[in-house]
Amino acid sequence: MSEVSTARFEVTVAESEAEHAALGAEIVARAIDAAVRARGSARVALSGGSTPGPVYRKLAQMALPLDRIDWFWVDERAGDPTSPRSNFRAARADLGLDRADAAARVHRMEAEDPDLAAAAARYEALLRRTFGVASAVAFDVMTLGIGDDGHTASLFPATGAAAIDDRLVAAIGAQPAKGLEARLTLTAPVLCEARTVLVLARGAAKQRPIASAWSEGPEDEVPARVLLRAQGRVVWLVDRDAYPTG
Ligand SMILES: O=C(O)[C@H](O)[C@@H](O)[C@H](O)[C@H](O)COP(=O)(O)O
Repeated sequence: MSEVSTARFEVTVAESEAEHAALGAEIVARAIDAAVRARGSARVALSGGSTPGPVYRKLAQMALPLDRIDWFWVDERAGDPTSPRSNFRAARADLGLDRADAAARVHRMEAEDPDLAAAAARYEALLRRTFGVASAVAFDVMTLGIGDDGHTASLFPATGAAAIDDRLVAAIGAQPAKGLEARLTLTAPVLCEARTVLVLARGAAKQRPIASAWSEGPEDEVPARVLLRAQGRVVWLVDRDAYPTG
């Protein structure tokens, strides 16, 4: 493992998938522990996709204070929570939160609602109730990924989604040309408010989008650039193949 830091984010390079999972789980667990010590509880926002799975499965093996953690989702694909495409289903299983004995407080996005805007509004209301109406919605730790097209969460390029700043949760229309179903997503203000953001990426296909995300430019072109203005700690946990060498 090797690490570099810039003024705005840290980069940790894992040498293997196992090390990537272990380091990712360690960062999340430490953020949870710090939150529980400081505020008595931890609020975690989870991304979907394929990369976080090993990190979540590693976390499931750790002694977490489950009765002090509220689990939320960064985004969700439109459809039933039992669908194989569901971020809720995947993360809940990988984290072992579906076990009856897991005193888990999970708060899924209701993306099965045909009225996604209404579902977005309900999730936003839940966030405001949880964090307090007058307070910022500052997750203690948030996992994100980055798409080959530079999206993060469900803020996709050339959709204007990265610029949404009047809501905490947005409904994103389907993009049939990209084979993307409609989605619910936290918006950039929430991503940028988190105390710790852990961006998980592995594989050579991520090199170019990561290099773009680390450079100034239009956020609508590379929505992961919103993290350049994040308020909290941002850690990019990548493997050697994903690390931009150019
Ligand atoms: O719902 C989703 O798919 C995720 O929230 C999405 O933003 C993901 O993080 C990226 O697409 C990267 O996905 P991979 O980890 O599979 O590369």
